[in-house]
Amino acid sequence: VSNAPLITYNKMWAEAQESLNCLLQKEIEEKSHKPLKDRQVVFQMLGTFYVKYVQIFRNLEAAYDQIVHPQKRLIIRQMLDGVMGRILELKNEMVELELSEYHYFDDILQDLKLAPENIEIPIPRYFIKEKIKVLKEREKILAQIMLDAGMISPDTSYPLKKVVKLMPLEEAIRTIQIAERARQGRLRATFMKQIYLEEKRERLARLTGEKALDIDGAVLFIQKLWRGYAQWKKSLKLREEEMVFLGMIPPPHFQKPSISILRAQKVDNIRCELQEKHELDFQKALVSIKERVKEIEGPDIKESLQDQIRQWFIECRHMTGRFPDYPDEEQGGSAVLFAEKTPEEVAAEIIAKEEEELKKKKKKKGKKEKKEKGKKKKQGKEKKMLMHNSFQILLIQLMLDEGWNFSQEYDPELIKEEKRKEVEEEIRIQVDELMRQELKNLKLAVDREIERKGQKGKKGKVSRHDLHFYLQIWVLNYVSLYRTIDSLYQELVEAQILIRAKKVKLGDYVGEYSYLGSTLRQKDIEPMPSLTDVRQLIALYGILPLGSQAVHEKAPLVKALLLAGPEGVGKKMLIHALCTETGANLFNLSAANIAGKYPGKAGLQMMLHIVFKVAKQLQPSVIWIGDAEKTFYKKVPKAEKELEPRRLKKQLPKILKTLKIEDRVLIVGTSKRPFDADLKPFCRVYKKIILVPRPDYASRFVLWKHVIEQNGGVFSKNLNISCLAQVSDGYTQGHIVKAVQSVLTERRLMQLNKKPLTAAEFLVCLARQDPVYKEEEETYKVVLAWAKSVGARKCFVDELVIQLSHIYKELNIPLKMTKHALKPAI
Ligand SMILES: Nc1ncnc2c1ncn2[C@@H]1O[C@H](COP(=O)(O)OP(=O)(O)OP(=O)(O)O)[C@@H](O)[C@H]1O
Repeated sequence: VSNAPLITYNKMWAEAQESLNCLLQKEIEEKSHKPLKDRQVVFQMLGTFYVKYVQIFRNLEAAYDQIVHPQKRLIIRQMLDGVMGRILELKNEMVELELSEYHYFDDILQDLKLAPENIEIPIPRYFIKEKIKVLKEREKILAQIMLDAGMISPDTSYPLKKVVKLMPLEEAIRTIQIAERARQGRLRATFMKQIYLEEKRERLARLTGEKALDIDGAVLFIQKLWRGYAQWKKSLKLREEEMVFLGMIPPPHFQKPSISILRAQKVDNIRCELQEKHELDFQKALVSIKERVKEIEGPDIKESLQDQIRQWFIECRHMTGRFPDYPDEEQGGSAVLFAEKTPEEVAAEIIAKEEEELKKKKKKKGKKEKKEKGKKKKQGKEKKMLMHNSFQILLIQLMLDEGWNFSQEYDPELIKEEKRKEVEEEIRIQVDELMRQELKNLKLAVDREIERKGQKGKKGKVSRHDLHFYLQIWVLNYVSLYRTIDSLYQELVEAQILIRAKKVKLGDYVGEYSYLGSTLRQKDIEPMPSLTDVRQLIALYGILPLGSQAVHEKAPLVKALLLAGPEGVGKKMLIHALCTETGANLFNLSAANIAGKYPGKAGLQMMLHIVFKVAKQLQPSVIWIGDAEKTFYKKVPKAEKELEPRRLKKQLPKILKTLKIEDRVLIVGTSKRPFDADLKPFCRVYKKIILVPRPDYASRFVLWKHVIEQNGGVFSKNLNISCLAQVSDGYTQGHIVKAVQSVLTERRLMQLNKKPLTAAEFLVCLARQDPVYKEEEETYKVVLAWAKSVGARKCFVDELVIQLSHIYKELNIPLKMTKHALKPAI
């Protein structure tokens, strides 16, 4: 078990490291060339980098999950976070270039000889694995609170469905009587039918004068029947064997889980345990080795530091005639004196100084310079995501070379190296205290200098507006100061604002890849995104930043997402998957859910304060706003006035401002009718719009299979999935799920052996539901255009107005959409 990761996963890691180095080199080279002007070429370049980074990401993720050496894991983790960040940065660049959230790499995949699965974004398993205990504990608390509040039943821990209504005794007796009489009636009918058939046969025999069968004839008859049956069985078997031989159907052993897979799973589990054990040992060693270093090397370090600082006092007095001022704590104490700077840092300092001087001279040219600096900063940031220092690279080489460490435990020498620095730092702080006093005494004794305290930095002016804002925050903090997070958590669960996320993985959102994307785009046709594309965007914008603090802090920040699409395409499912994959808390701030709760303006503010306080402290968290368009209604329909759907309208932008880069909180809106919203404020809050389309043929094909299997159905040649997929064009996943569930009842499942499923059965239920009509789908194309323009912050007003007016005219929706009204939205 321990040898396998040493060889396989070390190799995987080494390969990933090598590809990463090559890729970084290439990126740097590309950037040093002349800027490319052809958009297509730039996209190809970015796309290729993206695909390659995803490959590396997949390898690193597998290595990180399986390697048991704790220090190696630390390094791989850094690389993993860096690669994730770089992927997000590249995606962002592509979005800005193509003015679209969706990108199609089919041609690149073809060039690189890769399959679509190879660019599926993996979800790092450490997101959940590393905090499984906390999550389980939280789940238990949540279940207990829900149980105490009577929201779930004690035996199943599932939500209580409808309250069971007591039936009066008479009615119950009547129901039983009806059922029993019906049963007796059915029995009697069968009996009567048998008598009738018997009589009929006798009557016919009498009429035709049928003779009694002779024995030979009877034997022959039975033989004929039996031989026919036996041959039919044989032919069936032969036919199946032939189909297996031709590769048309999988051989029977394919249905069972393979022994190798089972063994691999077992090894995986053992490795997980080993990982935990090594990690524990490593953590213990971190403490014990530090103590030992402190004990053994501490006095020496202290003495040498003191000597060095004294030396500095004396040298300064020699040179300037007076003792120096001791660097204060904020500057870093005596560490400033001994800081070793790399040539880059020195160069950066010089550049910074020069820039400062330049700035003073040319204050007028402010605007242009700011832009460029922004770009430089951005580039700097990009590189930061992946930069390793030389120490790290050395470590990587050391670890990859090692063959002696069979059990893959921690390396004490590396820990010592690290801890020595920490101990030095701690001792330096103590020494600083001592030396500061010593310097003071020296000055008093020698220079008789009087220390003056300097005034610290100017205080900025606080406007009335800010004052009001801070006062509000203070009041709210004051109120919630007396409440623990646990009690706030309980309050939110009881108010049904904090809800339990369903256990669905992102992989359960089945869908196929679209193989024609880039071909269509080259012909200037905007393809409808496929379900795989949606899955990828959810992973990139939601799961990766929510799962990893480092990625959230460094990659382009997304605070709010909008999932827009027709009814039943899986918007809610994606939100639950987001929570399951990252272990996030789920808050439901949909208009219908918060109606009547925490009434009034103050109540609303209090609710939001509590929600975001809990969300931030127990991060990661997802804030779900269902029917998001309702918050931004231009005019609230009469029927919905009581729900106060616009309650959050003013608060949302303010909340977004308070979300800091370190808060792993994501606001996700879902909307069936995004076009009902007032565009301007709507797009300002939801800067990322993901269109969730209805499934195409390929996706419907896998979906039917998946849903039938999930509901206990069995496939046979009578069930033509291809036909089902073809006929269900226009229907969404929700429709398909409903149709399957209504057919596969308990009773029908019991009959499966005798009566195999047929496609026609599902069609009856499907036909009773309304599909997504073409006109409705067209409106979602407008949403794609919004997503484009919002994403790129560019003006497409004319194009948008034409499309909108055209569609609204067709749908006969009386909406006034003037150019003037649209302009500020984009
Ligand atoms: N890609 C998919 N794979 C498997 N099941 C899916 C998929 N998409 C949706 N479903 C299933 O379809 C059903 C409807 O999905 P869901 O309720 O999430 O849709 P929705 O878009 O939120 O609907 P609405 O707009 O009505 O709120 C759910 O049972 C969900 O599990």
